[in-house]
Amino acid sequence: MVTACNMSELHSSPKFSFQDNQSQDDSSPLEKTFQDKVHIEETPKYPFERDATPLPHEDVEHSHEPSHPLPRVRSPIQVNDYVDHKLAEDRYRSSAAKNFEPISIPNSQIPSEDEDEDDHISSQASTAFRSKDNTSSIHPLYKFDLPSNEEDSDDHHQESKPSSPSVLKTVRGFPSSEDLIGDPNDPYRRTRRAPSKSDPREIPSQFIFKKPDHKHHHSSHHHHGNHSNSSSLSLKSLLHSHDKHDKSDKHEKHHSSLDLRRFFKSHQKSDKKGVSKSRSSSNIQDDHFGLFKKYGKFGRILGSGAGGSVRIMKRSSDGKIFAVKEFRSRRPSESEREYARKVTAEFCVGSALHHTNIIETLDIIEENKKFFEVMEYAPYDMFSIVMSGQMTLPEIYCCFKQLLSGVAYLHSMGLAHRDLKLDNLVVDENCNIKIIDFGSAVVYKYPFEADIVEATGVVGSDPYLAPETLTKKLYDPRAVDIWSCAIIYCCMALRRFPWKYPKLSDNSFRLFCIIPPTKGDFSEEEVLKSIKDRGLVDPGHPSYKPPNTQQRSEHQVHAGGKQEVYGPWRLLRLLPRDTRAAVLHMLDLDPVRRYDIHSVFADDWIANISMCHMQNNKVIRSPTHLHNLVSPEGSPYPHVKR
Ligand SMILES: Nc1ncnc2c1ncn2[C@@H]1O[C@H](COP(=O)(O)OP(=O)(O)OP(=O)(O)O)[C@@H](O)[C@H]1O
Repeated sequence: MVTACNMSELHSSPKFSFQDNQSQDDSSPLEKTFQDKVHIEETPKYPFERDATPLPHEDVEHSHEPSHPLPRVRSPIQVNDYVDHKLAEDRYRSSAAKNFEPISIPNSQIPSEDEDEDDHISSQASTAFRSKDNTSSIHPLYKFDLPSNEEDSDDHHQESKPSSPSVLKTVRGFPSSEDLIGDPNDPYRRTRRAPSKSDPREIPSQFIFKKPDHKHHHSSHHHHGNHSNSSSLSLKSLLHSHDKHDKSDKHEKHHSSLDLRRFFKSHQKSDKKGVSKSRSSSNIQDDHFGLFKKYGKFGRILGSGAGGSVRIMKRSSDGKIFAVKEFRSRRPSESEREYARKVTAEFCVGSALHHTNIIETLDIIEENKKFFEVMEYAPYDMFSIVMSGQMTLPEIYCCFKQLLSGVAYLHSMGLAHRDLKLDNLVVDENCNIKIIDFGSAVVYKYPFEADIVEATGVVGSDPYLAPETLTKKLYDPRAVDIWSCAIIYCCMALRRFPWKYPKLSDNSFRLFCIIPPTKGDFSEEEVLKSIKDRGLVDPGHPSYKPPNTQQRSEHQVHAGGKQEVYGPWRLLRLLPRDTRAAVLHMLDLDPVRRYDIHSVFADDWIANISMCHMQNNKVIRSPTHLHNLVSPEGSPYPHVKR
């Protein structure tokens, strides 16, 4: 069966083509030598004054060297529709998150508040904590507690968020939100179109496709860039399946990526013991002659998760290496069409994206009722690099900005990833960070449309989850990506997760949420109640009750008699001072107030990061740092510094 995706609609839209030169230069062939391609930028925009220093950072106050490993986070959480507390609790208990060591700041390392204000807080971040009597200087995070006309109701919160009213500066490299909105009077807008026909008899004959005949069709594939072939699955129909607002088409709604991921999750165990692991690679090659002929022999497994397993393939004709994802098998409960649709959704999204910081998705092949997605291979991975403990600050900043560049491109294309995490970032030989795994991606905006299509479902990985995914039936998936990026940054800088799970029942997260008692007029109980009532965070276990003052003092005694540090400062103080303002705004509990990608790029710290990038097919390396390239365990690629 040929499963081709009609990408022409997306590609032909000038408003959806990314304007950055980088996007054209993403070839980075592995066979080229590094020296041929590398060009060191002569005049850095923002040279660092000091030599790069390994973690722990010199300019991080009271740096807390972690003693526990940062575990990989594999399976995205998928909960149907709205949050089911019991399921979420079970999920939490059984998740890998219980092995994490969230950041816990010893009381002995807590600076006094005067010390905080005088010495440590960056100018922007400090305004969040200095307010005592003046409400205008209270950080937005806490403003909801005040009687205010700006108060949003939950209903309002769930309405479509206007696209980026907070664009602060024109951000070089991607179109502004205004560019993406399109003409509100466009007669072809999704909202103005007639609902699609649900009765099969009303469908014009040219749109009726024959059922695939698998008996006579053992091997087929789809080439990237050749989208005009017979199309049993168009991107249009795929995107339509993500449209939760189209109530007229329940069938389409059923085939969302949410289902895909939830399905993966519930079968993860059997997948792990599945075909690719239990059989020798020679058997697999016998079964997949077409794939083998085109992309060479299977090599070692690079990783496996809920969606399937990823292997290396090496083509003998030119020695080129590919990463090939063998999607999980079809479930007995799924029809072949349903399965094909779910599996190819990831391919369709991936193959529509072309940017230095996004993995290039090259091909999809179906053989023996199995699907193989062929991707560019990136030999290093961010998780191993971070855990090597050798990243320098400029290197971390470069990686973070590259991640943000990929996210900016993705958002400019009307897509959101929803499962951004260290494990979904790989690195090529030219030190380009690449986002992988589009199995949870959703369309948040259609070409030429103004409306934002909100996402639904608890999708993501525990410590990277934005709190609203647990509390809101509908949420803006872009805001979720921004939150996850900030968590990734914290992981890179601290080699720890800030918390296991964004719920008030998680002590680290609860402490992050509450206002420092000495800095405002509100008790901890009031603050927690307010954020809970507004649906900004999940209270967690039903038996949880916010501690009263008495309980807090008991806790203090128990914790050594020292005062607890509350609020975002608890986390921010561990981070380099220049970075705190951006992190604070990216981790705003309120997704409406949270920085969007434009505001992130407008932040002084981010704007001034000297970043390695591609230009006219050449690697432009920042002079401020080298990259530690570490490949996952078992890889023949040695640890190199470039
Ligand atoms: N193009 C690639 N180059 C190198 N390694 C890759 C590539 N794609 C995937 N991998 C490796 O394979 C692992 C699994 O890939 P992927 O995340 O796509 O699978 P998944 O089944 O969707 O996982 P999850 O359950 O986390 O969503 C990754 O964590 C990464 O280590």
